[in-house]
Amino acid sequence: MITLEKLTKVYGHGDTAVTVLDNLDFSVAPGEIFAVVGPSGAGKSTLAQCVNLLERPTSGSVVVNGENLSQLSEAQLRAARRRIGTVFQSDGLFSRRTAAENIALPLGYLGVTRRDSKKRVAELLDRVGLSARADYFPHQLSGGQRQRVGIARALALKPTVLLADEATSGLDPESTTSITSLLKELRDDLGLSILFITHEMQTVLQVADSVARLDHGHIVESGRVVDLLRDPASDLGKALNPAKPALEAAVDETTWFVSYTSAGVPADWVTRLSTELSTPVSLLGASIETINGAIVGHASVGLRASSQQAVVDAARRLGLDARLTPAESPVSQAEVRVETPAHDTEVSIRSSAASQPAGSSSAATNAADSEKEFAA
Ligand SMILES: Nc1ncnc2c1ncn2[C@@H]1O[C@H](COP(=O)(O)OP(=O)(O)OP(=O)(O)O)[C@@H](O)[C@H]1O
Repeated sequence: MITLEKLTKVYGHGDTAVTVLDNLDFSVAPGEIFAVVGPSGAGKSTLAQCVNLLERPTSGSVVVNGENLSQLSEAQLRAARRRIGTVFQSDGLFSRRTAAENIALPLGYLGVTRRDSKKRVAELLDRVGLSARADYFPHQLSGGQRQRVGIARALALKPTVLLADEATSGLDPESTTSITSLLKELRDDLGLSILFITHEMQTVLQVADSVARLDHGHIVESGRVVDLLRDPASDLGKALNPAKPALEAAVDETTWFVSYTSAGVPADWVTRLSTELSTPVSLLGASIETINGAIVGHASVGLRASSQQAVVDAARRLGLDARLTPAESPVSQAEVRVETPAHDTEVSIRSSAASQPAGSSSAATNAADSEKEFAA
């Protein structure tokens, strides 16, 4: 469990003082992946440095399993740092050491016997699926494999908290998925609290249970990913799963934006809405996905007639939020008309935008020097 309590970081003094983190409060529970997203300059790196204790907070606390790390002496800090595993953007591996030797490093610093170290390294290599690559040097491994070695090394001292600082940035989508899958396995198997700092929204969607958006040092929005995706008023929800372009409604139709707000939305909600309102419903675009085992989605539909309140009420009864939207630009004029089997009401489907699997963008920046980390 990791808890940040009113964490504040100010650089400089007096007139030149800059508050980079301002009273951050959040917790990452055991078995939870908590993402912090934010644009460049939001304070993500500073947050990571305060959490892994490379920077002292100006005020507030970082509490790991009930221990307030912000109040420790330098010597105690060095020991406490080992209780937080850290994975950086760059794998930070030593090029002249094999995968196994890189993983063994933190054990060596702690004076673990050669025999115990060998056993633990073998376990860790197995854990990250790289037993067959134990003797490979970093340049003989793919980017995703190198990052796996970095994760194994971060786990060497059996931390309960893992800090992943831009751990998938710069990786291709396939490697990103392999790393996010591994992190989810570690969350589930070891009950780790994982703080996942990133600027990649798609990766948050892949990996996180909860997310907070950091902007200018403030947390401007946070919550469970599923709840945010189901909240049509959530900016973070919209940023995580932006609406796909939809078709234009017919001239006599009004375009409505419909969001799933509950897990109980019936699969045939378009037909049901049409029946309830006694009017055809045109499906103009839709994105329905399973995220962390929960169904979330939104759609654009075209409707004729009916009072606005009647549409809102009928949608709500189906577990949906319906609100009027500005017209979307037309994508295609192709139109397929289908008869709904259960009802006489006709449903016109002009388009159904397929949901996209979560992918990844990439960006590269330099990461911290891990030798400095372990040697500290
Ligand atoms: N040592 C420092 N002294 C003064 N200001 C600093 C220092 N380190 C960072 N800052 C400032 O703090 C703000 C946040 O920087 P930080 O690197 O934490 O942002 P970030 O979200 O990680 O950005 P990026 O995604 O571009 O790496 C920036 O305005 C930066 O100029």
